[in-house]
Amino acid sequence: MTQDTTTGKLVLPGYRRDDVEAHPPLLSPGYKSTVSRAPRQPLTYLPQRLTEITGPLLGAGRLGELDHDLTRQHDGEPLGQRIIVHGRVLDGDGRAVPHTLVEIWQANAAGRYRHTLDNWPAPLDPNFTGIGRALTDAQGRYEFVTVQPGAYPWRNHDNAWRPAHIHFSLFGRAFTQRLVTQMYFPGDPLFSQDPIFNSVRDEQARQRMVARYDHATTRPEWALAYEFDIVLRGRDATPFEDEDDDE
Ligand SMILES: O=C(O)c1ccc(O)c(O)c1
Repeated sequence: MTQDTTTGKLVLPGYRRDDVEAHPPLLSPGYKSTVSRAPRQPLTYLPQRLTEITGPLLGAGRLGELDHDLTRQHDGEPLGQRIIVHGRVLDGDGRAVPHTLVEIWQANAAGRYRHTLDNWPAPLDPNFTGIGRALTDAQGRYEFVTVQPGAYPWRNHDNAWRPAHIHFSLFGRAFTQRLVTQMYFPGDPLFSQDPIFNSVRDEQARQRMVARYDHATTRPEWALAYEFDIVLRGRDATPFEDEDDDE
């Protein structure tokens, strides 16, 4: 870290995570929206002082009973393959991160988001919003019930399709410690042509974004289960993308 001689601010030399292979660079030319979105100036370092790391957190009382169950948020059930997605949130030393907020958002089974900018011709599902949230328990565990999201086209390049995925946002000890990632499903044939998945350059790090099919948790005659642990820091960190409001 160096000090900018004009402003006196501390700045990071270059992009925040270019030197960490596990995380995607903010500028990945094959992933077109990063070309206009990536910062052109060195980033300013924001020290985590009292103001940044204290303040209100979303405690258990603020979560609705069905926030974690995306199949029971409407009068009827959504169409699609019902799935359980569960795992643990861990810090860099493998310790559980308890009572932290995990949020997800995803397309419906047909691959469409309930979002004004998503108007590709796939049906919306009146029984599916695609948003969920949960707090980790004392052992850092979270669980969602949802439906398997569909793949969708996104015009990034010729015949571009996003592999099925679920977006995750996590908070650490404060709202300023937000981390965003995507969870993928094992064996997806669309990985090789997806510049978002491949913006994570390290093969092992890419695999840490792929959930594991979990037969032991799969509930007979009810739902398939996938396990997805999220590691916040360190050698086994789950790749994190830039925080923005993308879909
Ligand atoms: O940043 C984007 O442009 C973008 C587009 C489609 C997605 O599914 C996504 O996660 C991001």
